[in-house]
Amino acid sequence: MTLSPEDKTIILDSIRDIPDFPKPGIVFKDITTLLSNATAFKTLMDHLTERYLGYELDYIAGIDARGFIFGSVLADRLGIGFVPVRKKGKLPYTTVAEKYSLEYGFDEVEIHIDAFGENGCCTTGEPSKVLLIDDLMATGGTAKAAVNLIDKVGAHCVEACFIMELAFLNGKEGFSAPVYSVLEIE
Ligand SMILES: O=P(O)(O)OC[C@H]1O[C@H](OP(=O)(O)OP(=O)(O)O)[C@H](O)[C@@H]1O
Ligand SMILES: Nc1ncnc2[nH]cnc12
Repeated sequence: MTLSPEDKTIILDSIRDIPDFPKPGIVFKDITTLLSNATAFKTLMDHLTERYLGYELDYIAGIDARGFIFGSVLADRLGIGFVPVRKKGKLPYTTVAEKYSLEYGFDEVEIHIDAFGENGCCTTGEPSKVLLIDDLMATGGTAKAAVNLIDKVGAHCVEACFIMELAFLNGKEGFSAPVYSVLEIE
């Protein structure tokens, strides 16, 4: 369940820093180098699979765009469905939406109203248990908006999971769901 220091190092070392992207002063955490490193990607996904096997989740919700990658692999490994939390204007059916601000701008996310079952409930009639996943939490604005969407449609966000958290931005403050970050950057 806990990640060994060696495995943590493998994952951390596979992510590169790109200074001044997309704006001056931002140090961008580039996870493309994690994805192209088969050992690091497998180490990460093995860890997340082991952690979430016992949670009896109904769905994984992944945030546009990098949360789709980790979320869909994890959903497949856990044998459950994947729900995309998309940037505004991309989903074709009836949606609910939330506006938010992030480290370098403003945006809006949406989900389909029936993404987690009718009224957000699974076949037993209980609210669907959802794990929210994204690559990175900075200010937490995107993820908080996504948790609000999950609540709005009647489902339950059991935990929000990030590969990396920029802890110095205090994104966890005011978060209504438990947060798990594989790597915390101080
Ligand atoms: O905690 P926050 O301050 O809200 O920032 C975190 C969000 O920012 C990045 O996505 P981005 O909006 O850059 O979109 P992208 O994945 O499409 O590049 C990242 O993947 C998170 O979704
Ligand atoms: N510094 C950063 N690196 C990568 N993605 C981000 N999203 C918000 N801030 C980010």
